[in-house]
Amino acid sequence: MGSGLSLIASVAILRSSINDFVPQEIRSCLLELVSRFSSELTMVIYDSHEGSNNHLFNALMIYLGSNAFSTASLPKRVTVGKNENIKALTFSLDRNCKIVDTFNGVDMKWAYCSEFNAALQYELKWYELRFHKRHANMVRNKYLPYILETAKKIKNQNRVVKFYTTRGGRDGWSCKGINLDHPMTFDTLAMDGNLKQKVIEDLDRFIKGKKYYKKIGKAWKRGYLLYGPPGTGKSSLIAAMANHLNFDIYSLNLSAVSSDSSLDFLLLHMSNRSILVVEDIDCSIELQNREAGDHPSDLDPTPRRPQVGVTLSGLLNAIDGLLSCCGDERIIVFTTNYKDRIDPALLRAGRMDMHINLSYCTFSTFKQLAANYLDIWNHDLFPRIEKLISEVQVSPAEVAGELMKIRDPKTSLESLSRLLESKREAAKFSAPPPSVPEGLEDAPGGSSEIPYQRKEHQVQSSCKTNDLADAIFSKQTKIPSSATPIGPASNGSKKCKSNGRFAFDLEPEMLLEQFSQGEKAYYPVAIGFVNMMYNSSYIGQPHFLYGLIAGYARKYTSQQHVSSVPACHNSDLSPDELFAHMIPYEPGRVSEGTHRYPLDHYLSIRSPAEVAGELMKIRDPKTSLESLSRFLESKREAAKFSAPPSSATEGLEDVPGGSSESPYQTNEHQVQSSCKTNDLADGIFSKQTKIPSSATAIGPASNGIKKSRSNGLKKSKSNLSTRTFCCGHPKAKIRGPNYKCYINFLSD
Ligand SMILES: Nc1ncnc2c1ncn2[C@@H]1O[C@H](COP(=O)(O)OP(=O)(O)OP(=O)(O)O)[C@@H](O)[C@H]1O
Repeated sequence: MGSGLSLIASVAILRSSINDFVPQEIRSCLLELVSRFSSELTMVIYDSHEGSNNHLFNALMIYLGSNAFSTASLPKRVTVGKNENIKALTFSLDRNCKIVDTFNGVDMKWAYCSEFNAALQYELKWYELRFHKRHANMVRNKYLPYILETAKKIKNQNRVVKFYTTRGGRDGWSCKGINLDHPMTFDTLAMDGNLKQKVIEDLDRFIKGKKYYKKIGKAWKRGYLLYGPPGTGKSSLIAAMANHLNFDIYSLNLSAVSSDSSLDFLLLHMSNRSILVVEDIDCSIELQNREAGDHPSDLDPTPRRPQVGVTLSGLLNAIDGLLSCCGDERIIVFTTNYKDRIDPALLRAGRMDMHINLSYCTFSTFKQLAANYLDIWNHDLFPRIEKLISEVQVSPAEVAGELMKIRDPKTSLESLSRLLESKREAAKFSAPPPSVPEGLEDAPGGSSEIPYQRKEHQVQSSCKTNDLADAIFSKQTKIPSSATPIGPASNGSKKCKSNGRFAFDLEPEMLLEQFSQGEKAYYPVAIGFVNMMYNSSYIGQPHFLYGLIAGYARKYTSQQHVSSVPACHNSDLSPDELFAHMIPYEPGRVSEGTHRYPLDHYLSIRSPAEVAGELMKIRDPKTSLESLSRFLESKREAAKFSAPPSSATEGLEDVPGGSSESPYQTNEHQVQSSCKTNDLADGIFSKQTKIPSSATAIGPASNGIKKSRSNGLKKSKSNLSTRTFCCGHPKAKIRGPNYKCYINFLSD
């Protein structure tokens, strides 16, 4: 023992003497000489590389530290610690310690070294790896990438999830973020059926998708829309997602963001591996229509509010524009209680890739909550609760609230039964609409996004609605077999002439088909719906019905480039009168009204984003292509009735004479670009029973185009027995007092 110690001591002294007395150059030569005859290769990984932090060095600290106790040869010394951003204790090799890691059956000999450089006053640190030369390629191509990958995983598993909010009154995130200690996980989250599993699989696929996203040239991000009534677990699902992925949460209050550029700034300053959450997107901000908001009319007497805060186009660009590529592994979550209030442009694949409907409690959800809260999986009271739950709408939050009150299962379940019974009694008078089952949808390009529930909500929430529903149904010569009275209005408002509510259980496409079969019987229904929604400004965007009407109008009038945005407070227009006011339509360019949303959603056959969305759903080429075919077929069917404008071939054009620069010039350009525009203008004016005396030609198009039958833009100033028309570019529109029917002449 004594001789052993003295041997070590002698070696140490010899080594330090060599270091002291043999110059560095000679030491290097000696080492090189030795290595020439050695079969081993040594790799050195310094803490910095080419002037910046060496990621491989940092990864080694994590990787070798985590392996410290699992290798056959335990290192002599390890350092251990924990800081506030890490969940568990972390270990790393101490200086001059060695460890052997076996990879693919090959021994990798590691040593951690350090040396204090007195001149630089800096401690140089490095890892040395020795292995047989014949494994050089394997080390380079497999082992080192494996270390990077594994270290990243370990780091991500250990990091504490942070929660950031926008700083009150200032643009920027709360500097430090607070630790998110939300206990909700996918184990404790009650969700129906296999929905939970699907969400988890989708998240896991996303996390593993780095190469895939790179290959397809898409930013590595994914959008989820969580929608459903209050208390159904939207926020809980976000917490479960964050805990599952170990992603930070950035909670964005859009109304606190002063401008689009501030929004850009915020997104640029988010970390990777994070979830951007915009809760209650429908009510957090009034996102202006891209077109309507951008082109205020000179002639429009209505004062416009100055544009403050974030615009819709600003938000669209931020989440799906070039900026969205500045960061990896980003998830964007919007939540809403009313999906129909969100502009369809925000919902399309590429922005919100998955739409997750969280709905009222089912028996299955209840059982998960009972297991969580009361540790019971069965009970005599379960059959009674199952029956009651199937009859009433109760949110998981309400059930959870009951189950938390008393820990004794029997008393707790009895209390819950009483709550459900009282709900059932109340429902007898209010007859709430049936709930939509929970589910997950890929964001399609089509109308299947529009939930049935939405129509019911619309009808339910307005008293005017019911008046109109009555009016509509009484006017009809033939009531569609699919129109169903679904009970009295829950608000029991006295103002309603009828307390009956109506909903169509037809899918929008079917409804469109009915309209387009020329069944005028359906026409008042359609108009009525438009009116309903127009009158009930708070209800939501009637974009899809405008789409339907436009589709029908196209069919009816054989106009390929027609779109209608009629909104008539008096629904006594005949179809002919109405269709006389149909307008040529440029997708995405709807210019007037509170609820004008781009109709391109309905009009385009297939955008690259839609096709990409379909192809991304399933990675198996056959299944994916089949899914795309079905999607395109459904679009083709829909297009038969809506006759979307043929898409222009992709190409490159010179900017014509600067005309696109100013809005007025744009208008001329539009007139120039379509002969139909002027023909139609003529047509509409000639069809009018009475031409407004004050209808003024405001001058020929400056380009003097010959092809058009008329080359003038016309506008009407007077109201025509309470009607007003507006024509031309949004800059040339006039509004009348009682009657709102806008005609726009835009290019096709
Ligand atoms: N699916 C669920 N599983 C477990 N607990 C739930 C679930 N849904 C709701 N809860 C309970 O109800 C509380 C409120 O739910 P949560 O805030 O997630 O609902 P929400 O849908 O986001 O509501 P809101 O639309 O009002 O914001 C949660 O803290 C949780 O305790």
